[in-house]
Amino acid sequence: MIELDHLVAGYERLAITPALCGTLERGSMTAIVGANGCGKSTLLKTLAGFLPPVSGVLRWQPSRPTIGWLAQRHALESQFPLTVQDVVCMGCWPRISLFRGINRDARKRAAQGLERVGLTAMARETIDTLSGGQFQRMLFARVWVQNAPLVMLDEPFTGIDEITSQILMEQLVDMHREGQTILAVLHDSERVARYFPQTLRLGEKAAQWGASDQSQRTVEVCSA
Ligand SMILES: Nc1ncnc2c1ncn2[C@@H]1O[C@H](COP(=O)(O)OP(=O)(O)OP(=O)(O)O)[C@@H](O)[C@H]1O
Repeated sequence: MIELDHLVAGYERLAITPALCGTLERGSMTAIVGANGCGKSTLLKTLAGFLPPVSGVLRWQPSRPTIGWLAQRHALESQFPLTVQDVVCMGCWPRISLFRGINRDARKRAAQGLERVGLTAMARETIDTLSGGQFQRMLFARVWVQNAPLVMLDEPFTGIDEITSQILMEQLVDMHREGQTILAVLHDSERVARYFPQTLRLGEKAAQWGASDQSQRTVEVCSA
């Protein structure tokens, strides 16, 4: 799906990650891990196209698909006067007619998304009334509704209690099972080992990218 050819992520000319080579396969489920500040979010934003690479090349095979994006929570304005249902329906936007607005199918899919994350009862609440965990459930429902071929998530479980994290993790596993490619920045090594078949471990000078299963050797990728 994406081929990285000596890709260096960073800001303008400032390199943050080492040079990365490898392929993110269609249908894979990969965790990006590494120490604070090593460049995980920077790499994710570069792969999503929000930042240009400092050097190297990013190739899409065959072409860049729609990306479902779940940013770190603080990146979203929770005071905006929207209901939970409105936000989840936004996942349908590419399929919604500009003139007819949100149709019955979109509402039905949004209702299914809310049900999957246990938020049906809050559909008509405004988003400023949600707790952190409920807010994250709503964002997951929106990503599920969108049904994009590639889903990128930046620390989706940070600040979220264990029960909610587990509910949301199961949604991700389902999305992967249904064929979506998943790429997530995570800190919880137990969750990575249990649910993510592939890991991209970023270090300062090099990176490892391969099977998360410790019994299989991870693959060293280019470091220069
Ligand atoms: N807009 C920016 N301009 C320049 N440098 C930045 C910018 N944003 C982040 N950085 C720097 O890039 C480095 C990597 O940041 P990044 O957020 O990608 O790390 P991370 O691995 O995701 O960290 P964490 O685990 O703490 O979330 C940090 O040193 C950070 O200060």
